[in-house]
Amino acid sequence: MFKDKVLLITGGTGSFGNAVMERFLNSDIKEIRIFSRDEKKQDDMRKKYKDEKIKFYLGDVRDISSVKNAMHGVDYIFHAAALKQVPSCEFFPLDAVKTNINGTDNVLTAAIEYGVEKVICLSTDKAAYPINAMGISKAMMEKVFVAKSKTVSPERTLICGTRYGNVMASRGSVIPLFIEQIKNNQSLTVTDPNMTRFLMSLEEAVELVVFAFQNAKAGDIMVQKSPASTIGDLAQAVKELFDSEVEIKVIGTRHGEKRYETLLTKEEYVKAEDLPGFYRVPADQRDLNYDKYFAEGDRKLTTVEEYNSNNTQTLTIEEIKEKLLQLEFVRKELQEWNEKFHVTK
Ligand SMILES: O=c1ccn([C@@H]2O[C@H](COP(=O)(O)OP(=O)(O)O[C@H]3O[C@H](CO)[C@@H](O)[C@H](O)[C@H]3O)[C@@H](O)[C@H]2O)c(=O)[nH]1
Repeated sequence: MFKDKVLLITGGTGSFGNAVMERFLNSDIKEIRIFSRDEKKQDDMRKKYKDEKIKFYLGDVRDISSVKNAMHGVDYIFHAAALKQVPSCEFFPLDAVKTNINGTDNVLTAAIEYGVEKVICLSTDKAAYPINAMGISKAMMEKVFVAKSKTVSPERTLICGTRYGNVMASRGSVIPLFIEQIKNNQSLTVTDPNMTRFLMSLEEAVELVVFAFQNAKAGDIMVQKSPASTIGDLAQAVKELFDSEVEIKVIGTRHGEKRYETLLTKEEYVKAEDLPGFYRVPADQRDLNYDKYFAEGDRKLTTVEEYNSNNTQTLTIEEIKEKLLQLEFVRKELQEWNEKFHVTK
């Protein structure tokens, strides 16, 4: 699929970029080009992989000349560069505009100019019915790439996107926090036990981007069907895995948070194509024949409100534990925990 091709990953030093490395580095891909702002992270990555196939480009998506500098000879782009912290975007919304919206436009403008074949833009569930600055900027990013996809022939540059939910155990997220709290014998701080979140692994996020790469048409947003859990059950599952007696303390929701996340709005759900494991949200094309979605599509689609973390498959505590154990991070932490503190077990 990527034989002799050059893949550019913007924001490539993040967890997504690293997961793409694991997946493609040993394939017949010609080059993986990492574009990012942080020279330290690039250096860490250079040392970690020590691979001639990886090339590093310093730059910022806000600065189109730096983007163009990395664009020569590129066949495909995974556009992952973003400001994604909800609180920081809340305090600096214009920075979210500059990176997430204008930055995306810069990447797409350069991609079109350089004749890049495909660009996949990564979005988040927080962009559906957004309430915080991060989600709002990502929703605008989606509008930008959908509109931009119509300005160029898909035979020249095909632009599409993906939307996915919380990445389990990503840096600064709740799973590593709960584990840290258990290690320090502190109570698990649960905001609202009934709050729900989709649970996706990083590998699944990469899988979704690859699926979009293979199947998306211009302007499509691809969504992966994912299970969800309540935060109360998630905390309980982590507790049970680590065989811990710490208390669960309810602390109340944080600034800018939703009780559940939406992967498909009601309006998108009605027109989405239901594929095995995925949904395809087609761009709003005036000449699109919507009839077929109503006549041949699943009737349920028209009755369901939206696709969100409250009405998707809810995992039981046992199922959450199974999913947690699939994560290398959790397995490592658990092993260390058992070795250090539970030697007798
Ligand atoms: O001490 C805590 C912290 C969080 N939560 C809850 O755990 C869930 C997940 O929280 P977290 O892991 O922080 O994820 P989100 O707030 O949903 O969003 C995170 O995940 C997004 C997508 O990966 C990133 O874009 C955001 O920056 C990042 O905050 C939420 O329901 C929180 O209310 C708790 O119960 N206790």
